[in-house]
Amino acid sequence: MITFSELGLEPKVMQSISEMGFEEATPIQAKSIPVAITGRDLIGQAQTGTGKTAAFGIPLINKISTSEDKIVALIMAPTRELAIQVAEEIEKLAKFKGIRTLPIYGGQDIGKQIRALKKKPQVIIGTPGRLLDHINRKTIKLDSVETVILDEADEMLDMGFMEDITSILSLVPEERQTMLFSATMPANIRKLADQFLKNPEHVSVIPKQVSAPLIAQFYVEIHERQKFDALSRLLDMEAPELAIIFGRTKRRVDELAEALQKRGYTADGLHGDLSQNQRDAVMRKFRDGSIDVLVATDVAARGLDVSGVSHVINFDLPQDPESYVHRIGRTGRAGREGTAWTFVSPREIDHLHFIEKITRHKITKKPLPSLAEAIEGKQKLTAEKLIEVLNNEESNEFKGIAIQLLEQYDSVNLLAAAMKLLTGERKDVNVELTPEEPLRAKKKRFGDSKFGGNRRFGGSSYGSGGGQRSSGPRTGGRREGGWKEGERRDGGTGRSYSKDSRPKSDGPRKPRSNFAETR
Ligand SMILES: Nc1ncnc2c1ncn2[C@@H]1O[C@H](COP(=O)(O)OP(=O)(O)OP(=O)(O)O)[C@@H](O)[C@H]1O
Ligand SMILES: [Mg+2]
Repeated sequence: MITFSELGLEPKVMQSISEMGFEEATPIQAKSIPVAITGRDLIGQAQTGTGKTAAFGIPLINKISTSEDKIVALIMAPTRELAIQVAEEIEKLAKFKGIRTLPIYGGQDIGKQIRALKKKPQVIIGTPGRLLDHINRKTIKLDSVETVILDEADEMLDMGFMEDITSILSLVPEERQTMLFSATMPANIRKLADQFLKNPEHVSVIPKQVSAPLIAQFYVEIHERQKFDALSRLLDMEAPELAIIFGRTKRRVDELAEALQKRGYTADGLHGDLSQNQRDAVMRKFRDGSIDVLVATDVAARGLDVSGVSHVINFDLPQDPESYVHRIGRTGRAGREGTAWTFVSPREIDHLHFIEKITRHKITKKPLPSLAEAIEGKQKLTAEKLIEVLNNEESNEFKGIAIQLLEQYDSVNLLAAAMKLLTGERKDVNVELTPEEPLRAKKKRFGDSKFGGNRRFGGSSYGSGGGQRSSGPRTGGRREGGWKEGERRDGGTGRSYSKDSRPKSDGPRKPRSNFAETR
């Protein structure tokens, strides 16, 4: 265990860290902060939810001098929501030093951004497209930038941002520190690293196979037309604190969100066709708990950190293993437990096995949730709510009437009636979704020993057996020792397979018009 005080950080940065409630450094932080402080280029890889943002944010804020009035650091992220979130975390880290940060992303009024840029922020956190827009308008100048960080670099490549990133980086002085972070490192990342990083240190944290997995992973084999009813049952059975449901297309997300609302769930959809105001509103509602189900495309798969997400449900199987890993990584964060369910149509089973193979993690098969289980789940939830009210002594004003009722009626019948009222009826609205074509894996790639299973997950095991987590409370607190996983510094061996060895279904995502997203 490494405390932040051992890392030689400035007192004002330490003050931020302690205000954020971080006590010990996570493994990726303990490994990368000392390297980053030396000014070396760095490639950082560690599992989802293990604090990579602060792993680059802390050394960054530590090194910036408060007297600067130029942009000295640039952070790029693939989606707007992620840029906003990273900016918030960097701002917290910068609070006591008084360093100015500014998020810059598409969909937001450019005039407003230009006005904010006049206040001379030192750190810009943005999405590549809008950054380039400002650079072309000369409202952002990069000639004083000393540090560049690419968060989720592999996703930015997959989204076709290579050209934009190249143009942006060509305007940043050669003499700089460049860092690149992600939970997954597919082969194409090497091209980026070779082009933009100088003799980088690879820092990766790979969990030991024996470590208890924080995300229990299940799948249900199911026909397309049964999926929605199964989803309702699953939500009732599992009673998530907050859930994210991933759908394959924007249409799917819209239809699902609407169908869930019709059945009485507080759900809303997030995808790239919504206006920025709508996107912001949905995220705000999800973060403050006014909706408890977020239905999203892969736009929400990367980096988003919303505490309380106890469940991820892949309503549609994700396109590739990376997407699977990032999607399910929206739960089980910061030492908490989480549960991931994936719906797989019979024709997609091969694709699922491919994901298992690449992630080296067995996904446990479960039967379709039954109506009885759904009812039981709802009843349990009602009982929990009831007991909470009881424990908090929030029901004193009902005691008089309770005594009167108990004089006339049987106590069990009375309580059962109250629970029925409290549980409410699920509106059994019939729902028709537009069917989606199943995904199919390229069989001929299977069993390709060259592929090496999970190189892109760091060359070692990415996790172990689902469903073995301890039976703690449903959403769990921070689990003791949650960060203390096996660690390994990778000498760079983990990324040496050729692009050809990637399966077809896993190729660059840009041409898939169905998936085109304005991130
Ligand atoms: N040292 C720490 N102690 C406790 N909590 C921490 C620590 N570092 C980060 N966290 C918290 O852990 C959560 C996950 O961090 P973060 O979003 O940086 O993960 P990540 O590794 O970038 O995940 P992803 O791969 O999904 O982007 C955040 O809520 C963050 O505030
Ligand atoms: Mg992250």
